[in-house]
Amino acid sequence: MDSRIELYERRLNREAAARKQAEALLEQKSQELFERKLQEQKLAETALRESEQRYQLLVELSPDAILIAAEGRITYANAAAARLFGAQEPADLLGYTMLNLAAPACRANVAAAMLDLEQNKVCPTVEEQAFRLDGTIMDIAMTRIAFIYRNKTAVQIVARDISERKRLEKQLNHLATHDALTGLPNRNLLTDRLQQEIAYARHHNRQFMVSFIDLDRFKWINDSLGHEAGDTLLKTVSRRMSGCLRKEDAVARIGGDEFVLFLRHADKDNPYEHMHVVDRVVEAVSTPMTLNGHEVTITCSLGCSSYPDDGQSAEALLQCADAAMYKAKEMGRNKIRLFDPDLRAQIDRKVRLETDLQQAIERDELMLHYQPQVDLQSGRIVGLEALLRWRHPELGEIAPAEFIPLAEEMGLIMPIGAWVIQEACKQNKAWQQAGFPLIRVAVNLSPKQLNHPGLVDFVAGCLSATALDPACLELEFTESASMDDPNTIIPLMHQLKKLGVSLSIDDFGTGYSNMKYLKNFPIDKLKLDGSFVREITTDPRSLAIADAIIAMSHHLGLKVVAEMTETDAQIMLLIARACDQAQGYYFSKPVPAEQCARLLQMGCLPLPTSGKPVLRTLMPFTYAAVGN
Ligand SMILES: Nc1nc2c(ncn2[C@@H]2O[C@@H]3COP(=O)(O)O[C@H]4[C@@H](O)[C@H](n5cnc6c(=O)[nH]c(N)nc65)O[C@@H]4COP(=O)(O)O[C@H]3[C@H]2O)c(=O)[nH]1
Repeated sequence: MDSRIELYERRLNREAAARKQAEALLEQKSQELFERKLQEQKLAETALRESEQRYQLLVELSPDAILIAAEGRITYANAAAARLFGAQEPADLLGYTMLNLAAPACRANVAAAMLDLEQNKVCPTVEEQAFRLDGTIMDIAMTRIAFIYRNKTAVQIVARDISERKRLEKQLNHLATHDALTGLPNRNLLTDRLQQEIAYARHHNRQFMVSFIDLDRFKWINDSLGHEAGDTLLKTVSRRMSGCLRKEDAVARIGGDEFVLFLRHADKDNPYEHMHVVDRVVEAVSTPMTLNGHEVTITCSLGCSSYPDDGQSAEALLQCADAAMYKAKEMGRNKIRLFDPDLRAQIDRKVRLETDLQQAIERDELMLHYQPQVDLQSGRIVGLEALLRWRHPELGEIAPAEFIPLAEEMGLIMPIGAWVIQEACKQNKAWQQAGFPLIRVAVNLSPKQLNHPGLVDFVAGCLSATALDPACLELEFTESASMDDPNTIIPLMHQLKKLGVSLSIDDFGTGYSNMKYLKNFPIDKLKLDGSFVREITTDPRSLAIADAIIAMSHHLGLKVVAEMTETDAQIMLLIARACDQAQGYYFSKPVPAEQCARLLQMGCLPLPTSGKPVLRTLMPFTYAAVGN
């Protein structure tokens, strides 16, 4: 029994010892765990503190302004925010609302932006204007994010000064929309405004007028007084025009000497309201001004179109006003012309011709007519002028005076001009091969062709392809194109001359020739303009000019061809004044190649045989006649 008790006690003791041991172990383990947890917590706290310090430093040192607003008022601002708003220190900004700082024009936007916030979502950057504390305005870019701070919604704002970028943007925008010389709106801005105005006028059933203005003879003033004087003139004219406008009107410069007025119709009961403004502008422009010590008076030609009657788009209105302006010029400059239905028909025709001209060469619709040039001593045909014709399949024959300017505008004069040179060389060679004596065929060069770098090579190519003697080709330069840019034209003429071709100046007497250049042109002939020839027997002044041109040409060793001779009297007078050659309906109209061959077969055309030359006594004939 004792031994069983003993055994039991011993077992109890063993179990108690084991329990104690287990408890001690547990105690030790939980102590360790506790210490590890404590350690971890301390580490986490340190990490958090360090991270907060880092973020605080980042916020403090951020180059962007950072502000926190709670319940609408700024409760935190960093140093950059103080700099941005011109505060001494960040604390100076505390208590302001974002609306206090927003510029008046942006307040509504800023108010909306501060409401339109979603928790923890960064809102897209907006660009607004804000006040600095000194009251000046700046442009800022601003990003916002809403978050909960002490159980309330707060907004964090990051802002940056973008005033310089905005200034540059404005400057670039101004450059893109304004003319650098006069500061007036340019064509881009004008088109924009016209489009806006059309939308407004359509909606409110209003009218307005567009006036296209071109300064008369600006080019001549620019060339003779110099470009600086030309610039001063343009600036003066721009100022004067602007000064005549009402606040609802505008003026734009859309080209060298081209301006457009945009005139609102403010008074519905007064249909002539615009015209008073237009009259004021015309009068202001033509007030004399002093340029380089010279008193200069410039006039202008105006064409006007009205919305909605003449056009419903900016382009159509400008086109109509432009067409009316051209008519005003034709009427003799310094005139105002309103657009009318006749002009509409002309515009429609122009658009049609522009479209069809593109295919005229391919469709073989172009052809050359030839007009003889006759020696006034012998009556012999000494040359031919090739004149372009366009046989339109539906509209019939179109005059070169109508389609050549179109070809120039559209950049088609190069292929067309090339075709003319090629065709004239081919035809001339064909006549020679058919047994006709050598003859020179003259071809007109458009001013645009003269600027093309490939012209000399092209002419050389045509001569060699057709094996035509270069002496049988003459190239006619217009007087104005030759005088426009003599420094380019003189070397070009020399290059062409080197090929062996002959050169002449067309329409001489109309293009304000500068004698200094004329003597340096390596030319062979001057063509006396038809406007003098037409009046040579009736107007002593035209005869005086013709006499002077003939005399000067002979002194320079040049031949003179009188253009557009139509009557016996003209021919006789020209013979008496020692003019070398004549061309005109008197001898023959320009005719197709087959008909021209019959003239060439004749060799000579009859000269007048009787009657005294009129006006012979007005200016004694002094120069000996020269051969052809
Ligand atoms: N009233 C009257 N007119 C006469 C008389 N004799 C000739 N004419 C016309 O006067 C113009 C003379 O040509 P232009 O001065 O070179 O003036 C030409 C020239 O500047 C241009 N042109 C013609 N063909 C060409 C060409 O192939 N290329 C270029 N670039 N221009 C050309 O077109 C202008 C007009 O040519 P066209 O209509 O053929 O008109 C021609 C001719 O038909 C006359 O006695 N009385």
